[in-house]
Amino acid sequence: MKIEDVCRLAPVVPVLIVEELAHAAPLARALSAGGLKALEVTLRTPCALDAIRAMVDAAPDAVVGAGTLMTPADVYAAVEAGARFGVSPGLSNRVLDAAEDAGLPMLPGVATPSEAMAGMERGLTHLKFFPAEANGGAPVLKAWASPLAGVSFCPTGGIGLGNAKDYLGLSNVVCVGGSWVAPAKLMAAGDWAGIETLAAEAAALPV
Ligand SMILES: O=C(O)C(=O)C[C@H](O)[C@H](O)COP(=O)(O)O
Repeated sequence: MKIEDVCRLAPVVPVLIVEELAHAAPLARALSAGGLKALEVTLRTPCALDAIRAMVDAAPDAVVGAGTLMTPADVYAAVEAGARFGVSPGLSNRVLDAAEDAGLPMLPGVATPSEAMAGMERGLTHLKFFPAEANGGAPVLKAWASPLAGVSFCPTGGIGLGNAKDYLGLSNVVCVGGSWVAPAKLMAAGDWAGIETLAAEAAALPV
């Protein structure tokens, strides 16, 4: 699967911070049942790699990826855990080289045209715009569409159900990322039905 195929699975890629391994399986099932099929597990918690393994087993129709990839070692560990795509906050050539070596499709983050051009020079056609809202939001991506033609973006950072449409309506946006579909409170409460409802709302957003 190429990164563009991952990005096209649903309008929203949930950004997941899994604190408890026991949450991984029911979380993946709830998000997938709600219609969100590409799941990004950030490598920000001690159980993140095991959470990826558990999600791959629990939700076979989901495509589980790893976020917050900062080093080549992160890339190899993510692949070993079963991740099928990778996401980074920024664009690191060391991380991208490792991902190429490991055959892991990547969605690196950029915040400026220069960074986007560095990605284009590597042949990347899909980039994350991060942190989207803090960097000026949808108007910035709109301004990039013509000069940075040929690149599609997955804006992430500060996006929720209310402003996702501003981005998804743009010609150069393929999907958005966000943590709002899996709030820490609902996870702690084991409210998987509530998370499925949030996922279904997100999955119904017009692309
Ligand atoms: O580290 C990564 O690789 C990431 O993907 C970072 C996430 O994109 C944001 O942390 C999500 O931002 P919020 O939706 O505003 O919570």
